[in-house]
Amino acid sequence: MRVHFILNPNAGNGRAKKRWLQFNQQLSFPYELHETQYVGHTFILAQDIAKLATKELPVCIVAIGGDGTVHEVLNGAANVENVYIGAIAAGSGNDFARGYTVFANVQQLEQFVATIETTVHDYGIAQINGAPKLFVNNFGVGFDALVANTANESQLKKKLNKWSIGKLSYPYFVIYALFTFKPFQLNVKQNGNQQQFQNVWFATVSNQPYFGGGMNISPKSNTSDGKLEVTVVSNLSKWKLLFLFGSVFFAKHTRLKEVYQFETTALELEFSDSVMAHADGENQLLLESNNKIAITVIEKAWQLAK
Ligand SMILES: Nc1ncnc2c1ncn2[C@@H]1O[C@H](COP(=O)(O)OP(=O)(O)OP(=O)(O)O)[C@@H](O)[C@H]1O
Repeated sequence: MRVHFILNPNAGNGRAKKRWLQFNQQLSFPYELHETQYVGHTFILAQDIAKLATKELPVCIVAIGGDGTVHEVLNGAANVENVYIGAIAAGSGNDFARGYTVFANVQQLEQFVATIETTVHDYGIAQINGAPKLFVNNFGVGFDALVANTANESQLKKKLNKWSIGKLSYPYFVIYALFTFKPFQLNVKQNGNQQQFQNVWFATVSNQPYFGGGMNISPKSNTSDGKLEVTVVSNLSKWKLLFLFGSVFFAKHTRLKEVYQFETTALELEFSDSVMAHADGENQLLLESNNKIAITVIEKAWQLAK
């Protein structure tokens, strides 16, 4: 097996590079290091590395970064045989590390190289404007995508990031979105049934429990059960939404009548208005009104190096 590390030096406000320096001083096996240069580079690197994998010489790609880095590695390499994917968590949110096993230290990595023990997991695919987007954590539309998008594009967050306190700007973006976001109408089709939701704040399709940097939005999600769990939050006031964001860290939001959850293997989402969407907290994009998104789960489709 060949081990390839993909390091996103930007992840975690530079934390990824520091973590890599701690790891690489102690590694005893041969490896290749690829450092990303720009947004989307991880995807291209992962695609190219995966092409090297053969039955005789499998490839392990270890993402060093946050959820965005893992998301790009998965999109580039998850479908390829003889590829194992692992991660060293070094982002700012790190939800992947909450839902999956990641390498916490050099010893765990050395042990994996010696034993090549893997576990198999599902991923979801969202067909967006005809293009497939894989997600390992979750796919979401609405309020949370708008907050993430506003934060990512903000100069304030970039300035605060220089002192590693970019996260402190989030309450500001949440309050801003609270007063600018317009709840929308959502149609959900699954198993031949159609349900209509009015005044939707957000809808999340989860493969694992956590989103938004540690919020336990979908406690029943399991990455190897061949199912996706859907959470629709609708018909609640701005203040109750804030309360929900407080309670979701402790998974108490599931008791609220405004939170509707179900599990499925495939579904279609249709919106009355244009909405922001994200996959694993990345690729924030504006979906036009009446856009339909088909989402399916692909069961036990990729191997996690652990
Ligand atoms: N060299 C680079 N320069 C700028 N951006 C990069 C570079 N390499 C990767 N990126 C982008 O950085 C973004 C953020 O990466 P990532 O999500 O891993 O870190 P994070 O945002 O700190 O962590 P988290 O998502 O867990 O909060 C990704 O969208 C990725 O495409």
